[in-house]
Amino acid sequence: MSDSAPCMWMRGGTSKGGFFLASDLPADTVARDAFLLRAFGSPDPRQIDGMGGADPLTSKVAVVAKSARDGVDVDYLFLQVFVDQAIVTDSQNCGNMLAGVGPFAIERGLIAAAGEETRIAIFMENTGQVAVATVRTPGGTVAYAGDAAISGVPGTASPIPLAFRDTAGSSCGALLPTGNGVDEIDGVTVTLIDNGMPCVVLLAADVGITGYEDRDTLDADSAMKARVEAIRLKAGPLMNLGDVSEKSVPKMMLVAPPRNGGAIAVRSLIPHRVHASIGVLGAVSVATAALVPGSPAAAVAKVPEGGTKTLGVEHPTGVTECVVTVDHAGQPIEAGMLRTARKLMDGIIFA
Ligand SMILES: O=C(O)/C=C(\CC(=O)C(=O)O)C(=O)O
Repeated sequence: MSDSAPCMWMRGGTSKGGFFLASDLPADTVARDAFLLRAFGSPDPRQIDGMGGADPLTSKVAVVAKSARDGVDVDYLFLQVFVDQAIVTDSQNCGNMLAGVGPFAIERGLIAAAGEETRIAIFMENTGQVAVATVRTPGGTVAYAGDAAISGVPGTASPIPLAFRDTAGSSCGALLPTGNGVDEIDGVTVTLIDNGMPCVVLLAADVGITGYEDRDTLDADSAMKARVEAIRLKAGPLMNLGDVSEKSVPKMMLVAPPRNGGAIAVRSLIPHRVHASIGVLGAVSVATAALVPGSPAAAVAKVPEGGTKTLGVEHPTGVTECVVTVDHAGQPIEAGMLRTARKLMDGIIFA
């Protein structure tokens, strides 16, 4: 087996990792995963012998190929490389790494730039939906510099709007996989929901926190984390995800009333570390939970009127706005979010 592969390192949204052409990785998934574990330096909390950033948010992989599907430009498979366990999983999608897929596909010549802006239809293999990314391409090349700011990333960059349709039930088969807006696990009221990312939404106060703590404080709270993990392990089978002990879903969303002008405040466990900000589809799913009558999220959220709602999700490093469009019955039909991305390095990665 080859011990090296072409790889581009990119920041996508608030995540960072390796972008590969599918044809540059071993086709056999066991060999592919072994290669990635060595290349990233896992398992090791410091990933000292590899390229991983010792954080789940910087230990990520995007595998990209030209698509054979009608109306789709490229296929994107997301892989989470666990930091301290020998696990590579495709059990979740990642809307942050997704922001880098369009630029990477243009850089690698999978699609041609088309004028000032190039619209790229991306099939998300993990969950089976299409997202549309719009990338600025003046003069036929990707523009990374720009004036768009996203919370959790210093400075500004070129805007990459992402649009999602049909994400309800992406991994769980239904928006509310138990058929209920509200369930109870271990005596805690929860909403089990999947609008692009399987999430368990509960009141932060119900597990003894305010929901306004910083990442480090919550990461040090092992009693709270153990309680939340017990709920997660029970939620997995109820959400049609099976045994989730070695999966990175469902994400745990601990919500509180907004206090910075947003719709809801969230601290998310993804699932064993606290997110520095919030995942893209995680934010869409928690914003959607705020629209479920009687749910813990609805109890604390400030939801605007109208069919197209801009919902600010407050997190440890700012506010991420997602736009959710609902139909006449209040069911979500479309979601959008602004991201940015940056090319950091292009070369050969060694395993
Ligand atoms: O929840 C995680 O593991 C982290 C993510 C996932 C994501 O982007 C999403 O929810 O779409 C991230 O911020 O990159």
